[in-house]
Amino acid sequence: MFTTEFLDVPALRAVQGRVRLPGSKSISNRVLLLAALSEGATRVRGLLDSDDTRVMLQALAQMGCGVRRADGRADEVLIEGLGGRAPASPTRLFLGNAGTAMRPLTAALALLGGEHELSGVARMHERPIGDLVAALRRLGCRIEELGQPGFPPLRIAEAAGVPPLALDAPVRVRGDVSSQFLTALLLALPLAAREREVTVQVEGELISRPYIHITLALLERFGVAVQRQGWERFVIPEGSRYQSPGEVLVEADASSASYFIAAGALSAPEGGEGLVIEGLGLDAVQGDIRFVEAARLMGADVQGGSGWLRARRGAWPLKAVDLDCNHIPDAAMTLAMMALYADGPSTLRNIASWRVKETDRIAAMTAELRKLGAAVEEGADFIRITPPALAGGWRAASICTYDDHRMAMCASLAAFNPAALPVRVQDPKCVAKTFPDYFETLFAAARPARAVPVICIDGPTASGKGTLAAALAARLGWHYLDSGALYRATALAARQAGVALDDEAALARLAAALPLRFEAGRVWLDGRDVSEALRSEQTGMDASALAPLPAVRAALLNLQRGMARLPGLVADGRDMGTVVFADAPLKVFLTASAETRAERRYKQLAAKGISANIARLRDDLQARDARDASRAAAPLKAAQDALALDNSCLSIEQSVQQVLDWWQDRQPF
Ligand SMILES: Nc1ncnc2c1ncn2[C@@H]1O[C@H](COP(=O)(O)OP(=O)(O)OP(=O)(O)O)[C@@H](O)[C@H]1O
Ligand SMILES: Nc1ccn([C@@H]2O[C@H](COP(=O)(O)O)[C@@H](O)[C@H]2O)c(=O)n1
Repeated sequence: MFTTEFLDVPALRAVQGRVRLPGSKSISNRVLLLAALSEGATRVRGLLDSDDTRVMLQALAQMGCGVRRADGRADEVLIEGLGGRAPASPTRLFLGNAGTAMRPLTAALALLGGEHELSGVARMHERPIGDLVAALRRLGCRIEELGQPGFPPLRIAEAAGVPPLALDAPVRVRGDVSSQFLTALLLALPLAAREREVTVQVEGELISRPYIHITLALLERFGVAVQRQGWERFVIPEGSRYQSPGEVLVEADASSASYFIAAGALSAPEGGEGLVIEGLGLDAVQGDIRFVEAARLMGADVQGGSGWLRARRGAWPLKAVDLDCNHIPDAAMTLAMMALYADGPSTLRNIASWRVKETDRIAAMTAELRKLGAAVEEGADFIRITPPALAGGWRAASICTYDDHRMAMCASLAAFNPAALPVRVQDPKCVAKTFPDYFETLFAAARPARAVPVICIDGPTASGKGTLAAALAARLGWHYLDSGALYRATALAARQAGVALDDEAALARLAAALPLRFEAGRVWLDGRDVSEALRSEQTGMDASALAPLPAVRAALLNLQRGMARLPGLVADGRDMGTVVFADAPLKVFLTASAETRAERRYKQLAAKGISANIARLRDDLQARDARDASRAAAPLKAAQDALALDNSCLSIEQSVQQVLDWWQDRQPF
């Protein structure tokens, strides 16, 4: 996951290949709660591993359910249900911003009894729950609102047990604000239906019906067959009891799939076979699968079967639409992004629920699409988007994401713009709510519209290149190439194989097939951790001895260039800016006085417990610099267009900030 302050998504041209998506959030949290309320143990596979499921799992564990993660698998968990036992009490449950945890847990705990406090992040305390609380109070449950009336945090105060419930009349609940209130009651009320039938009556027009469809399908899986009478009445039969089905496989998230369906539709035709999405198909139980119909209306070519979808460009430009999106409230945000590429204004209607989601999504989408160059009109329950006029109408924008995962994922779709402008996504880690690896998954499938951006840091030995480059990569969320490590690894491999450091042909063969792996800050050569051996002074000298050989350099060239992957690369070495990435948009030649460098290296060695002589170190590094600078092939020198940075008197942070400033100066936002 990208935990950087912002993520610059380079302009994208196409998506290709296959992607596997994480499990559905709606199914994951429903299944976890059902498993917790059941008799017996349930193995949940394909579980979404995200903020929202983590808070649910934590809450279930606090309630006294058995929660066991499968070894080494974030997407599999074993839940030992309460099966009629009272939950642990008192509890204080923190539910983040997970509506799919807050609403159903409120109803379930009110019917299970005990003392429980349910709270979340600030935005959760602005998301309505009053209609559900009112329905539970009419039943006889004791719930207090601890902050604003109608909103969390809440306290369930039933230390003496659940009071007698008023079940003679139907349980009434509003259906026109959030379908999660009805879902919460449908999940909880079977606990009260052992000895009598329970009826739920919906007041107002029920929105987001597909989510109720999921709820009913899963209730049935856990042994409770609710009779649906239209979308107004739901009857839970007498004798209902949750029973674990043993194992449940969660299908991939249909709302998450919408971004990849859209990306396929926006992809340049060279995408060929298009993008295959694994883990859900046209037969998916989730309502957002109907996004496929909407995307097809806009001209996307979407095929599918059981467990797979394939998306590619169909009509181009896309066709403008005027659509009622009540049945796909989450995925409809993706349509708003597709509207930027349509042949006229598109209107998305009946989306009032956007206003009470993670943020006011109508207001947020309006503000951010305008930044991109679209004309946007918003109403209480609609949004109308007129796309930017031709490529010249697009603007490079820094998109605010409002701690809303869908705003962040949507923003990435602006990167397919015809002007080939990059898009800055603020706070990309908010995707953790449903799809922590969203950007990684997108980048693995995407082809950039232009060369992947590279920042080159070249300079003499111990000038701080590696330190600076690694820090820059961490701040930008980019990949990092320590090119010196490749020369050092070749030298190590040569020593191990008994190859002389002047045997150019044999060294080139070694370099071309280096069994090298960089993982979690360690370097592995042929399965052996060589991180320490690689950094020794002797290995550095050996590397410098073989580095002048043209065949060795040629053998390492493609390996280095192949490291330039989305979203960007920071590369350090001697010839990054002059040879390997000669077209890089930012090159820095980093220097420091020989005395400073020797002193830094001395401290570096001392920290590792290695004694050294500072004067000898200075002589050695000067000798190495002289050899690196005087060789014929790719000598150590500043590229013509490199910016010089002498960091003798700068701290590491000052150097990093200077280069970030230079990089920012080159950005269009
Ligand atoms: N601006 C700085 N101020 C103080 N110390 C620094 C600065 N930059 C780097 N250092 C320190 O100098 C030492 C050498 O830095 P580093 O290993 O990054 O250099 P390098 O140029 O990559 O070396 P090599 O050429 O051997 O790969 C490290 O201990 C690092 O923490
Ligand atoms: N792009 C590069 C990087 C390194 N070298 C040679 O490898 C030696 C070790 O490099 P370090 O950065 O890890 O110290 C270095 O002295 C160079 O001879 C190179 O040629 N090109």
